[in-house]
Amino acid sequence: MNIQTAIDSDKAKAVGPLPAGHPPVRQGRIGVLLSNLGTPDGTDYWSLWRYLREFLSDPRIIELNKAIWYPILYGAVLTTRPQKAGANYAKIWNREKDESPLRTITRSQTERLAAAFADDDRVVVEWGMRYGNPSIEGAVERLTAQGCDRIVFFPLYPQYSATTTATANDQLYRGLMKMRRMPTVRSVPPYYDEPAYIEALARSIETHLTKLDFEPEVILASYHGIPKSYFEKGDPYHCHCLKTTRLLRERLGMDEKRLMTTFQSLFGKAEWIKPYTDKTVERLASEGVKSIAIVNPGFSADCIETLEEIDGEVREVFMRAGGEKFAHIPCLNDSEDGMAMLEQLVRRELAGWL
Ligand SMILES: C=CC1=C(C)c2cc3[nH]c(cc4nc(cc5[nH]c(cc1n2)c(C)c5CCC(=O)O)C(CCC(=O)O)=C4C)c(C)c3C=C
Ligand SMILES: [Fe+2]
Ligand SMILES: [Fe+2]
Repeated sequence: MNIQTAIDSDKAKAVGPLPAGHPPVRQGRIGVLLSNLGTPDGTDYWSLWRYLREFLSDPRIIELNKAIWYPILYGAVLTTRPQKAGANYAKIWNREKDESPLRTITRSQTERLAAAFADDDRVVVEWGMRYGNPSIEGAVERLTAQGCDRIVFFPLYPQYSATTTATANDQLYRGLMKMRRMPTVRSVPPYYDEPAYIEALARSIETHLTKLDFEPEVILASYHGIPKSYFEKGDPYHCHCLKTTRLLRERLGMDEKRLMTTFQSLFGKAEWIKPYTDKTVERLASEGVKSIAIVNPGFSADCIETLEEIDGEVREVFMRAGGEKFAHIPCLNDSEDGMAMLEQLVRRELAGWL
């Protein structure tokens, strides 16, 4: 006789053995699914081609009509950018693990969050990327196989944008569409003004500033940009970024001249939200500012945009324009304060489920 026992952590006895022929029952646990943007599998041309194709085919990222965009994507973009981007990824690649820093850090955040819930076997923590590997769909499969019928989905973007938060949620539901027994889902809201987030950022800035051998005249809070037209159509991202910086200023006792907001990582020829980070550091240097620090509050993990673009390209722009001292303040990553903040937000979202 084929008797199967349900995986039902705290209700296992109530469910009991299943009758012959009954399909397996897996329920009663809760998954926490961390999600970030995603990253290529390698630095070679085809790894970058696959990653960029998936990323830049997302209509939340590029809103152009496909008939116009695809010839540009498959023509100009995918013939040149994989090589250039691959060379940039190679500069920051984690050679020990043979993966990008974004992947290493997101995995570590997952492991550390899992450790925080280690004493509660109802909670399972997983991670999945919007583009590339490991996928969100695969993460959901692993969670449901372990008996999760509820999922707290956590897009790791403090500031909401349709280009990040929304498309991560789209991808989650795209996977759920294929499931007969779909788990119940809660999605963690953007946390750009959460006191725990502001406090973690402020303490990280303070700690890193005390380690420097200089006091930066200006600190830039540099966020990833979005096209200006997305902002004009109602994406609240710009407002979320400005509020994060304002709260940081209030907490750190800095004025608008000492802590400024800028936007980086432009893509394409259209206008993006301003002021641009590279143009700002160039201007500051030309005005006689000799020392700056840059922090990236919009990135929950260091990645190509913070390590290569800010600590590499933007540092060089500043130095070439006459700057003398430059510091990059790391993202919260898997730091104590950063993890305590993520855990606090997850525990809040678990209310009523645990
Ligand atoms: C139109 C293009 C893009 C928009 C809009 C965009 C928004 C956006 N992106 C992030 C966070 C990250 N972006 C990263 C890399 C990256 N971004 C784009 C383009 C757009 N991003 C590209 C083409 C790339 C790949 C690298 C390159 O070729 O330059 C990353 C890092 C990934 C990594 O592997 O390290 C992050 C993180 C946010 C927060 C955002 C809008 C708010
Ligand atoms: Fe990006
Ligand atoms: Fe970039």
